[in-house]
Amino acid sequence: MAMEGANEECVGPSSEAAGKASTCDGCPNQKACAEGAGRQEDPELELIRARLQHVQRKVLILSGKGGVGKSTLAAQLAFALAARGLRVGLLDVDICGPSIPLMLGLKGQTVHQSGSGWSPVYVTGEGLCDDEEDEVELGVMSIGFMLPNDDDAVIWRGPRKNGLIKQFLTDVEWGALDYLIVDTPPGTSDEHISLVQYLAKALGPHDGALVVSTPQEVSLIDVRKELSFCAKTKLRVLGVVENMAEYATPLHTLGFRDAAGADVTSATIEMLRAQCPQVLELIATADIFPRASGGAEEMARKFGVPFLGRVPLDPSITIACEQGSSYAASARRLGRNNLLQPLVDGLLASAPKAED
Ligand SMILES: Nc1ncnc2c1ncn2[C@@H]1O[C@H](COP(=O)(O)OP(=O)(O)OP(=O)(O)O)[C@@H](O)[C@H]1O
Repeated sequence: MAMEGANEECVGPSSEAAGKASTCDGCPNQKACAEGAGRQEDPELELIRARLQHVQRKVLILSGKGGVGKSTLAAQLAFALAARGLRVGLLDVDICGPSIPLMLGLKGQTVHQSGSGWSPVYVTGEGLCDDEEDEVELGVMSIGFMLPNDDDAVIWRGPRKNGLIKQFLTDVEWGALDYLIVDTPPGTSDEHISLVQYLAKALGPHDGALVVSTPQEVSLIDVRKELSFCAKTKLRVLGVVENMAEYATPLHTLGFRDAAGADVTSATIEMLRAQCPQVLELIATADIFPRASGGAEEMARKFGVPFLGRVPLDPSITIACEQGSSYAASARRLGRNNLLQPLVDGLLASAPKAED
């Protein structure tokens, strides 16, 4: 119910978004609502705490900016952690743009409901674990599993989206997990405020946010806002990662054109193969996005939060995501350097298991 004298689209003083929603801007009651005056604790927060009590670590993947690789890193981190024999859950709360089912190779799967809640959809397959004999324990939940058609648009207003996010937290039967990775939509919207408030009682001291940026200023501007959001909502920042830090690919995979624009790829590759074959195996790199003002590392330093490292823009990561497969497993099979390893190591170090 709206407060007296409140703005027209008042979310109500008992709402989790009270005083913080965009519609609260300029309202005379904004301060009181933001401080929680008149708000009673949502009894479902206790339910969420109970549901997630056997989840050792909760990691929210955040970025103020869209398209910087949140879902990519969420998906590939989930694969990589599960490959180590850890029990992993991946929750996609990007209600309007759920890409996690595709990136996990689970497109077309549906969620099963039992008396005690929704069962996640599980990733299965051979060769996903570092120890080839083992099987991965990786459960996934996304609205994408509930849409009858992939092309259907979810055009929901905030309260309905918040309702589903809450239901994902109260109703999904994750069981005991080492890590729950939560992929979020871009920005610092009502959904983010709700998510953090719903998790308020469930977050432990090692839980928090992994904040993703690309190097250029247009991304850093929005990511600084995300870091301010974390500070305001008292969400611990586990670390910042700079994604698409540079373009990196073996030289032999590049295409070549002459000055007139004609494709001379095969002729160039043949010439190199004949004259200097080892050159073809070199990794060609390029700074596609200019690193403005020191990039994400400098931004992390200024905010006093850990910098977990850089992940290059690498076609093999894109391909793994398009195919719904594990990049780390394919790098291992091909004997290639795993470009995500520093990030995985940094995350494990920032959020050690309880008994460590
Ligand atoms: N390091 C990388 N190397 C290669 N491709 C990448 C990398 N990171 C992301 N991509 C590609 O960039 C595209 C956008 O990534 P992704 O969907 O993960 O971004 P997002 O931040 O989750 O987007 P949104 O904000 O829309 O949810 C995808 O096609 C993904 O495969």
